[in-house]
Amino acid sequence: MQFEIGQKFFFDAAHTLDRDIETLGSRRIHGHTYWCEVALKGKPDAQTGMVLDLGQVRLEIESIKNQLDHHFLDEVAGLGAPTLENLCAFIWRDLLPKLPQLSKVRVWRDSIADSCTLTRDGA
Ligand SMILES: Nc1nc2c(c(=O)[nH]1)N=C([C@H](O)[C@H](O)COP(=O)(O)OP(=O)(O)OP(=O)(O)O)CN2
Ligand SMILES: [Zn+2]
Repeated sequence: MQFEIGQKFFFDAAHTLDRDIETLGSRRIHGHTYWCEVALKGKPDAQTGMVLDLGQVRLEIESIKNQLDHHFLDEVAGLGAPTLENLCAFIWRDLLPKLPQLSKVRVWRDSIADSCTLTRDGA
């Protein structure tokens, strides 16, 4: 049996975005509340009954949240253009070495219901 455990967190951040449409508003510095969900897949350990202690997941989430919360995303090293896609990839790259069972990173903004989901190939 395969289990999926997960946690959700949010961060508030500012950005600009170069786009071919809706250009003016996107190029002005503005802020969003971004929500993120991370998931891990695996089998529970026979002794602990856990895929991984969710407290460990919380610790790692705190570290990535600190890199993004109340930051100007355009200036976050290694992020690239501050799109939902690049946020997913940035969070994925940060978490994967620490949480090898990582199976999904989803980033979305409730305000306009945009979302992006990154999963392992074939997952
Ligand atoms: N494939 C993608 N397309 C778009 C992305 C993206 O990350 N990936 N992002 C945007 C814009 O950031 C998004 O549409 C929001 O526009 P924005 O000007 O930032 O804010 P709004 O005023 O429209 O939304 P509020 O959250 O209500 O402020 C577009 N496409
Ligand atoms: Zn925006």
